[in-house]
Amino acid sequence: MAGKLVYMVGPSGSGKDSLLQALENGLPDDCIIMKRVITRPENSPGEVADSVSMQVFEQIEAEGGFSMSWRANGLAYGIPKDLDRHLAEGKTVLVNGSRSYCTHVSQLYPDVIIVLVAVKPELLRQRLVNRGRESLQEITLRLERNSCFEQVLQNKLSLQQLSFFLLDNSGDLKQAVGQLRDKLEIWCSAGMQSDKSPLLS
Ligand SMILES: Nc1ncnc2c1ncn2[C@@H]1O[C@H](COP(=O)(O)OP(=O)(O)O)[C@@H](O)[C@H]1O
Ligand SMILES: O=P(O)(O)OC[C@H]1O[C@H](OP(=O)(O)OP(=O)(O)O)[C@H](O)[C@@H]1O
Repeated sequence: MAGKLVYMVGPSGSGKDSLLQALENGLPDDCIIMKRVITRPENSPGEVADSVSMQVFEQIEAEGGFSMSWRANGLAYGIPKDLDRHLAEGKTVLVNGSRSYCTHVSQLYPDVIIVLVAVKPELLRQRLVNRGRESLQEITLRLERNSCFEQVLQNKLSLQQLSFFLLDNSGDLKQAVGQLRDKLEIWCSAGMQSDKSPLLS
């Protein structure tokens, strides 16, 4: 039985990586989180990713080493080809993704479940400042990028009849983690039946 791709998207700073890190302890059986390949400097605080130079990234990409890759925030992000092996083995695989890539992912993986992580706009800047990884200029660029996606994305996903689960992470992280874990348990045990209606939280 084919596995299930759970593609988590949302503004930089909305908490995707924090949610995934919190989920790591106690993931349901046969559920894994893909480690990303990013051209972000080694030892950047936060997400544990494989850091590579742009030259190496483009070489891996050219050799077909990624199941998916995209550019954003002046960085390149790649999901290793191992994703497809895990799915073929029937695993549920969580990926920290990009809103700009959702449509493409749904064409590659029609049964994908998209988790749209939301956070109140007034909180986003403070979250990014508190993270302390990006410069104020980089934070401004991320916030401007986000303003292009707000609302449009949900309408687009609904129009395309894509399953998506809206997860509000404006409150306590533990609460959002609990909601996501509950959903994961359902997705992992429900025979991977994808529900084509938007799964609003
Ligand atoms: N529910 C939350 N409440 C308060 N701070 C949060 C919450 N979720 C995440 N954070 C913090 O916000 C910042 C951005 O989170 P991060 O997981 O890096 O977001 P993303 O991966 O979406 O860019 C981090 O400093 C993180 O510790
Ligand atoms: O296309 P968007 O939906 O705007 O997302 C832009 C990028 O930000 C997300 O990563 P992450 O949140 O880790 O970015 P960061 O470098 O700001 O942490 C996501 O994985 C994309 O690579």
